[in-house]
Amino acid sequence: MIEVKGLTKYFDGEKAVENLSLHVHKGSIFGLLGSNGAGKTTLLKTIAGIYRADQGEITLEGQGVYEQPEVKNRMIFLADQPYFFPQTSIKQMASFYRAIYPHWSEERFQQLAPAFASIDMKRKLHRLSKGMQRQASMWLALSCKPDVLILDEPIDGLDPVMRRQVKNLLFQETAEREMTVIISSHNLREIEDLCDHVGIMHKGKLLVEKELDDLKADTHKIQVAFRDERHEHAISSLLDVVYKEERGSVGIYIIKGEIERIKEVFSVYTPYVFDILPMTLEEIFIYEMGDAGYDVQPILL
Ligand SMILES: Nc1ncnc2c1ncn2[C@@H]1O[C@H](COP(=O)(O)OP(=O)(O)OP(=O)(O)O)[C@@H](O)[C@H]1O
Repeated sequence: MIEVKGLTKYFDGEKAVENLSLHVHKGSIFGLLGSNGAGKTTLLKTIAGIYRADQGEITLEGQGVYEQPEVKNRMIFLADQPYFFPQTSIKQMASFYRAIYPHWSEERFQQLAPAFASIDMKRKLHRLSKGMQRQASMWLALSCKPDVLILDEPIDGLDPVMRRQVKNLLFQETAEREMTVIISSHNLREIEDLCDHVGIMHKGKLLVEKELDDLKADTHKIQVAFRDERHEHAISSLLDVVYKEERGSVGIYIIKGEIERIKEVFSVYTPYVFDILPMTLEEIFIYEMGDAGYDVQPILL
């Protein structure tokens, strides 16, 4: 539904995003991860039609985004720092959104009021706390009934109850009316909880784009011990071992590939300990970044 093809975006002659292609399915929640300065905000703003691509194209259901205001109006971009007009309350901002966004739903705005009950409707938004301002921007965004909601680190400043609330609202909107969400965050637990697809960026490039389940199925953490240490060399030559650490007589391996193949190779050497340990998205992220040349110190979580 959203197709990014060969996108390159420069700032001052430097590439912030380089020849990046990406596909986001309708109704999906796509998590964008990456190192600082990887180009996530630049990519999100270009998808939203705020920046113009220097090369490549971005389409929403086949229609170019940047050139067409009616396509842009189907998307809402929430920045990490919410912006409101000076001296406005949420009620006044709602009037502004109503005038601008054709799909604004007064009914949805009223329905969502209990979820954002802590926001005083008459209070000036700039006097609210950072987290409350984020709540206000989420309330306004969801009331626009966007087809695509693009969120640049929006949840990170919310308290745990509100985070759960907002996540539930996102699940509801994607399930009931197939809203598509693209969300960037450094909080990998949130991404793991929320997203069905993930992309990992580093230095302007997309290293990985996969279904979260496939990404998890492709990397494994194995705890193993052999009576004969020489077997370890054989293992490393037969499997794609991306990391290995000794803990006493036990070795911890991070290995990419199919789990059945991994089991088969290990079983030949009859280890007396062989456990497959659960791997978090945070660990997968760290090892993917290491693979891409990011200076990752050995970290097993
Ligand atoms: N408006 C701008 N003018 C000049 N350079 C920019 C601008 N916006 C981003 N950049 C540069 O583009 C690169 C990518 O920045 P971007 O903000 O997209 O990264 P990011 O992945 O969102 O980073 P972070 O995780 O730190 O927020 C960086 O080198 C940054 O300095």
